[in-house]
Amino acid sequence: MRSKKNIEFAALAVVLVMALGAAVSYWMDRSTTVLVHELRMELEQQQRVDNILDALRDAETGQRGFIITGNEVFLEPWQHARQTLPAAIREAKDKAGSDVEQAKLWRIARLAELKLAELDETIAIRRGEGFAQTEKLVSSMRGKATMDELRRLVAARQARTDARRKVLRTEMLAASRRSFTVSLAATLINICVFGALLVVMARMLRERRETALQLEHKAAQLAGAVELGTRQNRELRIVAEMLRAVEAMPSSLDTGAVVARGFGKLLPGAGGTFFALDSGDAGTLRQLSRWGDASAQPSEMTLDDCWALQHRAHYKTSGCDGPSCAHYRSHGGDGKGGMRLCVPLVTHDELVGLVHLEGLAREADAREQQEQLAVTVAEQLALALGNARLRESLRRQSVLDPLTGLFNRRYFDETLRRELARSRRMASPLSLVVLDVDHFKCVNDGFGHAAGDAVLRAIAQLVRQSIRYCDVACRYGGEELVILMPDCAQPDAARRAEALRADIAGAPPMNDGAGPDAITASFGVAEFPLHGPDADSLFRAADQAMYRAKREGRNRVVLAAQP
Ligand SMILES: Nc1nc2c(ncn2[C@@H]2O[C@H](COP(=O)(O)OP(=O)(O)OP(=O)(O)O)[C@@H](O)[C@H]2O)c(=O)[nH]1
Repeated sequence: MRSKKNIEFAALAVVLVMALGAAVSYWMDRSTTVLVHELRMELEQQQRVDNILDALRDAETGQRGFIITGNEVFLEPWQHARQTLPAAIREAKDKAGSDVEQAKLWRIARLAELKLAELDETIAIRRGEGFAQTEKLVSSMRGKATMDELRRLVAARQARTDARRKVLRTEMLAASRRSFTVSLAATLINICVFGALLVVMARMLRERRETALQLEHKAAQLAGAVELGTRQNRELRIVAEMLRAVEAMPSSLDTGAVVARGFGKLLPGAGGTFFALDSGDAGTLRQLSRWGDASAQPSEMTLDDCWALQHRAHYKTSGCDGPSCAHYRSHGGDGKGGMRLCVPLVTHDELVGLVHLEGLAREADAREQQEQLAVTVAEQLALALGNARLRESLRRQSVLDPLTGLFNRRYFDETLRRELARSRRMASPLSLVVLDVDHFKCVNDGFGHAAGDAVLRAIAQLVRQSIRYCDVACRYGGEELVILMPDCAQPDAARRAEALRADIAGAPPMNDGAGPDAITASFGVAEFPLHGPDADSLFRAADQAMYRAKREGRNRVVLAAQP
């Protein structure tokens, strides 16, 4: 704003200086023109006077020639003078400027007229009276006196004119010098004002350039912020989706694909491997997924295989610069994948897994961003995995019997109803085996409750080993166990119950020998819908068969009777 005012002021100053310069030049030129005009007039007037004198001289010379010779030819200059002089004298009088000049010219004109009259007279006498009379008149010196006076006046006038010319020339020179000085001053002032104008304009341009640069910088910052915001929103969305999917998984061990997809989207150029802590073994991590161009990794690893797992802190290494973790080194990691990063998944001081990333950006800033993102996401993922594991644990606790690890009675009741409905729908058989440990009271009484518990755990282990994947074994209560066998008819169920009975009876002394030498169990087997159309009747049939086995001597398998 200030610069704009300065420019306007400078432009106004330039216009004023130029107008002033033009006015001064015009005035000086005008005064010089007047001087030149005056000089020219002076010279012309002098020329007129000289011409009058010359004409009179010529006429006088012709008169002398005529007087001496009497030849009329000599009178030609006189005749010419008679014709031209009156007009020339008139003109000279008319052109006289000042009163003094006019008076002097009047005097010259008068003398010229007197001289002309004297010439006329002498010529007339010569013609009429001859040479002698004329000589008398000439000898009177009247004509000479007039001519001398005339010459003196013309010479004086010439001297005045010369002096005046000198003065005029001096004035013209002074005017020319003044004009030059004024022009020079105007030019210098214009140069200064133009210079100032240029400085102001240059400053203004610089300010505008700086403002434009600042605006550009701000625009770039804004664009960067928008881009950052967009990227962070996208990352947040991906992370939120991944965490939601992890939480929706029935087991933390099913989260491999979800984590691979999430990290693949978050770090597009990087490959990776995801390990989760084995739910059964706190010292082992299982590989659940691999994505991108990740190198082969072991399917299982221990805490000793990874620096990050041992120290519960992320560990970064590149190419061959630092010592690689054993899980990478031992599985063909060749160091070509650029920067690698092991991020342990830790929540509430509990290790739940590990994310191993490879092929991170080579450029330091981009890699730093990737690393921060990976660590932040790993914290969230660890929390989600921890929650999933907690949920699994709670779910397990709610359906599992803590002593034997078999399902509890509540789970059995739910499963029996579900399996009955499925059998009905599929028209497939469903067998139920009820198992009761024989003389268990004697074990407790004889060896103590701890021994009794150990016997129950050992029998549960034998049950787990003997059943199929789809069978469900539960502790129904006390020393009574039940096994639900989908798609299994009574004869098959009886055969498998018999095999289990034999395994229990033939098992070595339980509780490390601090228990009974041998243990047996009685079994009852019933089949749906053969021995009962619903859960209660089916269970009752199998239970009654088991009691019959007890009554018939224990350590045996008894089939439910046909209703
Ligand atoms: N150690 C231990 N004992 C249990 C547990 N649950 C029930 N018992 C005991 O198991 C015994 C069951 O005894 P009974 O019902 O008389 O049957 P039994 O001695 O096995 O005799 P039969 O069934 O007729 O062969 C009781 O003494 C209960 O206290 C348990 O979780 N641990």
